[in-house]
Amino acid sequence: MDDPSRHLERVRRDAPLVQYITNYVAMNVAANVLLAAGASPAMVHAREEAPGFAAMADALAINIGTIDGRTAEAMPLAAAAARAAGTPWVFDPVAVGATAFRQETARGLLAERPCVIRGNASEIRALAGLESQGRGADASDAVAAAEDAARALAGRTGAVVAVTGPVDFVTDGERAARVANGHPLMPRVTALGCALTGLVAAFVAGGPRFEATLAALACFGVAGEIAAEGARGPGSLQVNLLDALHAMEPGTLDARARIDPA
Ligand SMILES: Nc1ncnc2c1ncn2[C@@H]1O[C@H](COP(=O)(O)OP(=O)(O)O)[C@@H](O)[C@H]1O
Ligand SMILES: Cc1ncsc1CCOP(=O)(O)O
Ligand SMILES: [Mg+2]
Repeated sequence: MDDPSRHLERVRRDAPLVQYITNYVAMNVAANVLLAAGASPAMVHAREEAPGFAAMADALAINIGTIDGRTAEAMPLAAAAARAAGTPWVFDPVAVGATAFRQETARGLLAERPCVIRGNASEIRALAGLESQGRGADASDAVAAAEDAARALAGRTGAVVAVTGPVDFVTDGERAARVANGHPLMPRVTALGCALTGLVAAFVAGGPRFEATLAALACFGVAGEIAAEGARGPGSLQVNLLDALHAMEPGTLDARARIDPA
């Protein structure tokens, strides 16, 4: 694994344009996380323009957190346009196990070959067709219980699959690694997982997807740790996280990143 800072520095140098079709909860925090990391966010989701935008963006992320009839139509069109144009795209299957509508939408999106899938353990289990304890957007399964599902999903879809939680697990179907960064306050702030999905898109815009995904997870986790040092609770953690990402020194990231082969 190369140094994660190389990927962060590439994002800062290139300021990739990241189109993010995301949920209403995550729009603001995800855009701010992308800006703090040096990327350029664009929350463009209308059916009339999302596919055209995806063809010219540097990366696309799609998140089904608050899908409705219109966005469920726009998402596969944008994913197909990204695929045709060679724009890497990242999928966040929020609460995919909850309803048939989410499962059907996810099935259509997987057919458009995401380059990375990022979700929590319950979502990755559900997406792989396994029973999951998750009822909504939060995980109720352990990351370890989703590792086989992640490997199977990566093999079936060709995507890099990232399962996040206390220790993240990432696989491309052949290689696998764990990222042991982050802080227990992070899941107490809504939409940080969604924001991380956008960050993964920024990192894979110009880099090899397995390594870039690991670097994005480590960078976000280290920022979460630094943020927690001065936080009084979830509210100040969210504010501190943006500041920590913005101020992240390459040497600090490389020294604190805990990425190990699995
Ligand atoms: N208990 C935990 N300890 C440390 N980091 C965590 C913990 N739970 C989640 N994280 C981190 O929080 C971020 C969001 O992940 P997660 O909460 O799994 O996503 P989601 O919000 O989609 O469920 C990731 O960087 C992950 O590593
Ligand atoms: C609470 C909620 N409801 C629909 S989407 C959403 C946000 C989920 O964010 P995350 O997956 O990052 O916890
Ligand atoms: Mg999530």
